[in-house]
Amino acid sequence: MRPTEFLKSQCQSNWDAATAHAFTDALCDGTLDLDKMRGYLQQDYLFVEEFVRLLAAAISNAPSLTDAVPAAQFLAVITGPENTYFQRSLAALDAPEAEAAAPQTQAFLIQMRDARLTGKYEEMLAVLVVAEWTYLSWAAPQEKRAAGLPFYFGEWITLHAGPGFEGVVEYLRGQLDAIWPSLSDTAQTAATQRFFDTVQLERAFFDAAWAGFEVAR
Ligand SMILES: Cc1ncc(CN)c(N)n1
Repeated sequence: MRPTEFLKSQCQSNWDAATAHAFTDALCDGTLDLDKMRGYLQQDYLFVEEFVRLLAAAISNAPSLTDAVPAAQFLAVITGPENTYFQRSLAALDAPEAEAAAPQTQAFLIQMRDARLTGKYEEMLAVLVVAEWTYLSWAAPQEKRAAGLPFYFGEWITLHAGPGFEGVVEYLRGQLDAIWPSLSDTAQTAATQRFFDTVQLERAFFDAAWAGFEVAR
């Protein structure tokens, strides 16, 4: 079994909770309360800033140019179409950017910053794999529904589905799978903990979004 598949299997209940969530079900149905979407977008846009730093750190720690290029191309998607998605969606929903991070956002920001500051490629990858693979898991089965939805719902699905995004997740998993056998026990334990904690953070973020983040006006 691939190391990333094994890691997922060891936190299956949190994984399932994060990837079959009432929040994303309602988003894909087009029935999600717009204030819940406003709060989610405001908090997730705060998430993106630290995510960009983490991905940039992974690029700089990749073992070769060949290993770095797919992440660099993904960074261009995050800072291009995904960034403008947030700006266009917040404008369409008449919501400003948030200034304050909710506790669940703050916990995620700390996780990403800590993984980056370890300087350990495997710990960065553990966070990145979870962040992108969980999103692929809920979005891919819903891809066909996106076209019939307002863009702020539909584009959030298509940004996380389709061959391009599947390739991103396969690449990130492949990077972690490839280095896993060469890691010391200590390094594997630390990366495993990052993986498990990040799944928990994804679940908590959707739980908070479903309960409703406070909306900045
Ligand atoms: C919290 C969170 N996790 C993951 C993703 C997917 N990029 C996201 N936008 N936000």
